[in-house]
Amino acid sequence: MMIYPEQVACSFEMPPRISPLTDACHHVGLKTDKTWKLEVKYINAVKGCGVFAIGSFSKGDFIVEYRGDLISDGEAQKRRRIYHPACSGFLFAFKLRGKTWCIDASREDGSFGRLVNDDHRHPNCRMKRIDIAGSTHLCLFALKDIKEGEEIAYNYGGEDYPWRKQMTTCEPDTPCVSSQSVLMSEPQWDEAAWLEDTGQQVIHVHHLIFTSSVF
Ligand SMILES: C[S@@+](CC[C@H](N)C(=O)[O-])C[C@H]1O[C@@H](n2cnc3c(N)ncnc32)[C@H](O)[C@@H]1O
Repeated sequence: MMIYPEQVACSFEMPPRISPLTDACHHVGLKTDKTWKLEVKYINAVKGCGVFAIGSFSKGDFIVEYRGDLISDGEAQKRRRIYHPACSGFLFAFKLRGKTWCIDASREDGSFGRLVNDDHRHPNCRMKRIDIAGSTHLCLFALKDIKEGEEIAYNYGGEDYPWRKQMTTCEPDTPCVSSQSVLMSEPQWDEAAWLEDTGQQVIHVHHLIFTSSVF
């Protein structure tokens, strides 16, 4: 078969950038993470593990789903009473049409989203709610370009997380000196504040037909 030079050149063309929402729906649907672009690493005794970029991301990119069970506030409170405090840290509460809901990601299912840490000062991601054919999912999207090696982090919201008040001298993979012990509390996501912040954070996808863009 004859291969013409222009055909060869064509095969090296960059594919068009997939829309972040299409990308998110793809991973939500298949329950997959971007294992070729993200890795989980142990950081230190205070933070535990975190998720790091092993490839670069562009502003707006879908990063990872905060995968877990969607439960009512009542069920979340029940679980909070019986869970070990370390597990309560995986209950992510959010408001939806005036009602509180929760994604419970306490089950160690190997997914990456549950291991993303808080950074309220310089987050590189933000959480958005995506409704796909009537089911609600929480996904992280890049707030800025993210370089290889950077820790993925978002603002958990709220103000009183113990680690934010701590004076620590922690460096990755070094022993850590902490001024107080870590208490666990669940992240809160305030829908109203979020809407104020971005003007567009809730994305409805009906039967996988996308009705709005992410940014
Ligand atoms: C959703 S989990 C994140 C994954 C967690 N680092 C782990 O290894 O399991 C939330 C918990 O991580 C810890 N965490 C999150 N962000 C932190 C931060 N900036 N500094 C210290 N600990 C943090 C807190 O213990 C919190 O309850």
